[in-house]
Amino acid sequence: MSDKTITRDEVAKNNTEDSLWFVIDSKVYDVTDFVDAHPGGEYVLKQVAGQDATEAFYNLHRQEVLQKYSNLCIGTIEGEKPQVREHKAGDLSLVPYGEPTWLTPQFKSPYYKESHRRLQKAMRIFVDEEVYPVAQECEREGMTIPQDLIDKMSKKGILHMRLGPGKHLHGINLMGGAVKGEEFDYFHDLIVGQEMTRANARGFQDGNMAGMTISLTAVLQFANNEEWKNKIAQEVFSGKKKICLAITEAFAGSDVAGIRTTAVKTPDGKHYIVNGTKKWITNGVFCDYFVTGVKTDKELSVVVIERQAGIETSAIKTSYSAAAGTTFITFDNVKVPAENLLGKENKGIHVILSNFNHERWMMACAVIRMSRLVTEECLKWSNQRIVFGKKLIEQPTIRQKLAKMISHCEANQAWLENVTYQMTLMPYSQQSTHLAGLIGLLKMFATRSAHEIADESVQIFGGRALTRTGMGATIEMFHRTYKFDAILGGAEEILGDLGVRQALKNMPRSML
Ligand code: HEM
Repeated sequence: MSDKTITRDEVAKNNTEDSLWFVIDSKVYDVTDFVDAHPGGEYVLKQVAGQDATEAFYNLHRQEVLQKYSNLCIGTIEGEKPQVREHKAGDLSLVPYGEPTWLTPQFKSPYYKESHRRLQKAMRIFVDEEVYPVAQECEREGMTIPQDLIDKMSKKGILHMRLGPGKHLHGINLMGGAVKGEEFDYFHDLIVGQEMTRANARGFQDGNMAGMTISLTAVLQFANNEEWKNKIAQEVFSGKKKICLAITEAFAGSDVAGIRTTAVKTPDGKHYIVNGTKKWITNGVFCDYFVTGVKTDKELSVVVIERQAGIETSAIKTSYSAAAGTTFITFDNVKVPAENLLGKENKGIHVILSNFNHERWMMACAVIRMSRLVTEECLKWSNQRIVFGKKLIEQPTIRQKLAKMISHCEANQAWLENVTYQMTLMPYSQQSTHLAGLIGLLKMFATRSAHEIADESVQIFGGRALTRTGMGATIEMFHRTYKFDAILGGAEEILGDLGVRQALKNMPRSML
């Protein structure tokens, strides 16, 4: 962008096809060579030639468009200062309710310490600079995550942090020292999850190592051989190898006990022979290891299967981007060393269940943050869109919708932080007893809220919420993809039921 100053009279003279200028927010744009390429057509630009087009522009575009086409800006109007703030990497949103209260200067929180704030800042910059552009491209093109980004995340300790607190973080340099691995708690974990969600690409969000977060934990907790465990952990944390969780099948989704993939021991007891199929496996297309649920005898077991002949992976088309790497897997007489068993034979249900709480809690973190992003988009749009001669926000019915959306966001974040606080005080074993039901209810409610927020946001954006590009792109994506959160990791109905059943288990007899 040029720092030249220009008068409004000078702009007014450039009002023809041969030289077409206009003003947006006190900045002068020369679009003479851009008119042919303008996605909104030539005519509309000619209509504002030589004039101030600020209102017309913000009625139809987001600020990012100007940042992308900043080369068209040739100067600033003499004596004027642009009002609209350009987003810089790491910036907090100034839109009311655009950030949770702990990131809003006038509010305080008992939960977050200095190390949480340092981590949030470092993560925001990293996501803005490194993750967002890649996420947008992968989401659009249906490409799986590039190795370069995995390597960068590995160096910053992000792959390690995605697994939550634990020994695997000890001695690891996290985001250039923003937090020590030993002090990393569930609030740091929450921050990583919520900041990563801001890359604003739902398919990519799962494509970005979601498979690792729900499967490597099982290896770390249940491997029967320390050396083998460390080898896999090292390969995955360094980004060299990828791992995913392969439980669900055409025969069994939330009902994990119903799986039909079999693992039969060879007569010498040294191997399992695995046969069967898996469906909806996130990241499966690009993984080297599959943490797989199998039937041994009559019960469930979990084995780690390395990619080899006899394994075929093919992409499944879903309603979110192929960037997620959703996969159908076939195991055809695959030979797996018996020591690749996790935990005990026929006790795989413990391995699977032990992971569920963290997975569901992480999904709640993400969908709650995404709901806020959608609400922020609606607040911005209502404030800039002019219809029937006034701003959308001046319509009481729009304000009612926004009130509902904001309330859902704030209620969910407050509940999430309360649950997170309990998690920081309980060892993992106690979490299963006391928090599994509560986390189930939290995730269920967060996705019920997402349903309401998606619905209202589409009504606010109108036709733009139905197109994948332009102003309503975020709304279109959220409305198309929030159901992934309502189904994956346990459907709403299953989680609601779990919450009530667990509560009733603890109902004292004296309360009859
Ligand atoms: C430097 C100035 C401008 C640039 C770089 C620009 C760029 C764009 C881009 C990239 C789009 C595609 C949709 C999106 O990504 O938001 C678009 C759409 C559009 N633009 Fe522009 N534009 C500019 C100025 C204007 C002005 C001044 C007007 C009207 C007076 C205008 C009218 C439109 C219309 C009507 C659409 C279609 C929007 C829709 O259907 O929602 N543009 N423009």
